Amino acid sequence: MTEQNKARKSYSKKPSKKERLASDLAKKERIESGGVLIREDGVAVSAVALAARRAALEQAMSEEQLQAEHSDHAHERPTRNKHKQRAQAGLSPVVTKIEAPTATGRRLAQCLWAAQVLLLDVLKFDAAADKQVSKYLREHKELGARDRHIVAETIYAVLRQKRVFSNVAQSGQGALERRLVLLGAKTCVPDEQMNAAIEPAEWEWLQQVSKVDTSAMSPAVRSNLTDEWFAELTAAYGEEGALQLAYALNQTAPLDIRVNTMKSSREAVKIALNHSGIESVDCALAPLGLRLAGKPALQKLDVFTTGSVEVQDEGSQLLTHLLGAKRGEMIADFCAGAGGKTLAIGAMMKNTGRLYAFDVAAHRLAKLKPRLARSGLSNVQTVALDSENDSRVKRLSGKLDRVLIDAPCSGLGTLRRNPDLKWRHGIDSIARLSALQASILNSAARLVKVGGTVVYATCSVLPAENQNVVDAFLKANPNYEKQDVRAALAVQNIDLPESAISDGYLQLLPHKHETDGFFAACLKRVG
Ligand SMILES: C[S@@+](CC[C@H](N)C(=O)[O-])C[C@H]1O[C@@H](n2cnc3c(N)ncnc32)[C@H](O)[C@@H]1O
Repeated sequence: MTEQNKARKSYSKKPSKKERLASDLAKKERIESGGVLIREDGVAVSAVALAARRAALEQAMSEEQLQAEHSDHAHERPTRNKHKQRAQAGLSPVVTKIEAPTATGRRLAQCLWAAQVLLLDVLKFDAAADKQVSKYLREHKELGARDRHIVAETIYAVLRQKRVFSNVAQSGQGALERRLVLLGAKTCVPDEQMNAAIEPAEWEWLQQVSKVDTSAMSPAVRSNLTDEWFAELTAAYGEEGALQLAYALNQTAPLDIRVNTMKSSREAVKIALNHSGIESVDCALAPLGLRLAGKPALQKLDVFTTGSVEVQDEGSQLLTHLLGAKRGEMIADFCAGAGGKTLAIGAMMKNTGRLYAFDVAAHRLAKLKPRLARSGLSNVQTVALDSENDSRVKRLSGKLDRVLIDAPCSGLGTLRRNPDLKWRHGIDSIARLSALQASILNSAARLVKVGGTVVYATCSVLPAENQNVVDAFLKANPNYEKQDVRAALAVQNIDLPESAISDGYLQLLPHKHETDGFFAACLKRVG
């Protein structure tokens, strides 16, 4: 092995136990000093906000408990202390089982109970909800496929609509979490099945609250966001725009895939999917995208195992087209994470040239490895950076043709997939994130040669993480010029609607474009 190859290998190796401990310690110190925690999936969460949210939740729960203890039905509730004791011991909370009144309802009653146990853990907001749901379902093999779907959908429905649900759930009796679960389950379980699985009084309550006129609630409550997030969206989009955006962000996301042109074509994949009983339609804007009907499991299909497709939201696919990668170029995907966009860029380069996948998280880059193996790409070099100012970045200064910066951000544009984010972060994280984003943009932009292209992107819908960061960069760096994203995409025969362009920047929004919320700026180095 050459020296160069040895060095390359060590950049991308899995972190040792010692490295992981050191990184955990650094993270802890960063959190304790009020910093931003970058979550497992790349989304940044403020530790301060997390602590505040947990305190607010505990207060809300204890107020609820107090109310219940003073009500006539106090004896029906499990005590808060019991929850606390079990939580301290690392055990799942005790939740009273409510038996189904009919034999047919027994199975669903079990699911509702499971959802209530899980919800109590999820609402602590000390871990990502998707991870908690997966862990719970992994540990409860007794739940069948449909049961798992109901449990997961119920939890997600509560996370999406928690504010309206909590408002509605002020009436009724018993544990608040049980009422939240009933409201969540009602969104994914047919009425007659619900009726068979819950107590008559609960059914009656559900019927009553279904008639509650939510339009009488304040816009912030209807948005199902915290007051501070709703105010932030209102400042950017106006109250009506913020409500429409929030409403769309509170829906479930469709399942999009990108066809890997190294292995197949969109038509061939469509036919193969059809043979497996999966319907798909072409994505409206992304030329290699297919939108699937429902949420079929893909992992075992040939098109997936052979690397012909990757799961990728249509908006995310458009960001990689914006970069306009070509054969033989030198390109960096600066915040590559698990490589969703790296794979798309590598295929656009037809597996030629050199594509650097940079990230500060070695464990995320490690997840790119099996995806690379499936994709058939061999032009990608993963590099785990110490920071955006790593000397290995500096050494490549002025040498690259293009750089994509998929910056760490609040992730507000992905609430359809990660609804817990809106409760887990607070507005205080934004100032720290903007500073990090500016620092990454400054460092990464230096990589391109004169005439080279930089695409700065986020999955945030907030100007503070988007146009404000880029505008400030352009002001301080007159040797970079903004390129209109419409022109950049038109070169690839992608005709963006007017609504997706704001001051030359790309702004994808779920209520307008049926994608996750994404922002992107295309910059050219001119001097
Ligand atoms: C939005 S995620 C990237 C998602 C990825 N591009 C994809 O398509 O799957 C942001 C990434 O930025 C990384 N990151 C955070 N701080 C960074 C820094 N200072 N330099 C480089 N990467 C950083 C995070 O580890 C995270 O993987």
